[in-house]
Amino acid sequence: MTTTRSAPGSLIVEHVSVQYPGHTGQNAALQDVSLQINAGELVVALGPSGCGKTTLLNLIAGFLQPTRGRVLFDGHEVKGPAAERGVVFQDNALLPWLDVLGNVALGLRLQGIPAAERETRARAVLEQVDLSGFAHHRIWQLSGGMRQRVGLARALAANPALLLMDEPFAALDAFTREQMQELVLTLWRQTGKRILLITHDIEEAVFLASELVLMSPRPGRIVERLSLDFSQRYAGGESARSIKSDPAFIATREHVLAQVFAHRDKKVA
Ligand SMILES: Nc1ncnc2c1ncn2[C@@H]1O[C@H](COP(=O)(O)OP(=O)(O)OP(=O)(O)O)[C@@H](O)[C@H]1O
Repeated sequence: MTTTRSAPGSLIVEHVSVQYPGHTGQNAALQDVSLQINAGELVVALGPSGCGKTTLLNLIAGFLQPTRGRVLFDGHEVKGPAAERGVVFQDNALLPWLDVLGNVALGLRLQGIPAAERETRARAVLEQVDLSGFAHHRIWQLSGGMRQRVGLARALAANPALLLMDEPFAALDAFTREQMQELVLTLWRQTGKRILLITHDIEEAVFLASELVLMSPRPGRIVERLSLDFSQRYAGGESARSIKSDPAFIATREHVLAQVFAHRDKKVA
C-alpha cells in the first residue's frame, strides 16, 4: 500500500503533512502520512478523536490542501472536489425541501445531466440501497439509517471511482449500524469501487477493512497497517455473526484495541 505505482483510478497520498494555523510540530493534524488505495480495496482509517482522520478524508476529497506532500488521483494532483471522488458525510447533509429522489439526483442536476437521465440513475441507486419505495418521501419522514442510505445513494449516483465515507454510521443505533455495515460490503462487492471509510469503532474497522490503517494523534500519523480478509469472507457469503464470533476476528479486534491503547499517549520524537 505504500508504493507509488499509479494505476487507472488510483489514489496515492504521498508524504502528506497538514498544520492548521497555530498548530505546529507535535500538534500537526497530519505528519508524513502516505497511503495508496488500489483497485477493489476498502481502506478503513481507524483512530481516536483528533488523530487526523477527517483531515485525511478532506485532503482526498479536495476540500483541503496539504501543508507538505501531495495527493494524486489517477496520476493528477488533487486540487479540489470532483465527481470522481464521492463523499458520504456523517450528518448526511441532505436538503429537507427536496424529496428523496431530488436529494439523490442533486449532484447530477448540478452536473447538467438531463432530467430523464437523472431520474433513471437516481432510481437505480435508490434500488441499490433498498429505498425504491421511498423516492417521494421527505427527509424528515425517514429514520436515521434511511437518511444515511439516501446520503450513500447520492454519492453513488455520480458513479465515483472512489467513495469517501466520514464516520457514516456514528449517529446510528447498534442494530442499524450493523445493517449499514453489511450494506456497504454488499455495494463494495457489487460495484467493485475503491472505498475509504473512517471510523473510531474498532469492531467496525476490523469487519469492513480489506486494508486497515491505524492512526494516532499528536501528531496525526499512521502507526500500523493490516491487510484483513473478514470483509472478503462476508462478500463471499459468510454471515456477519459467524465472522464476528470467529476467534481470528476476536484476536484481530483485541490486537487493534491493544495498539490503540499503546499509541494513545505515545509521542514521536
Ligand atoms: N479547521 C481546523 N482548524 C484548526 N485545527 C483543526 C481544524 N480541523 C481539525 N483541527 C485539529 O486537527 C487535529 C485533527 O483533527 P481531525 O478532525 O482531522 O481528527 P479526527 O481524527 O477526525 O477527530 P474526530 O474523530 O474527533 O473527528 C485535531 O487536533 C483538531 O483539533
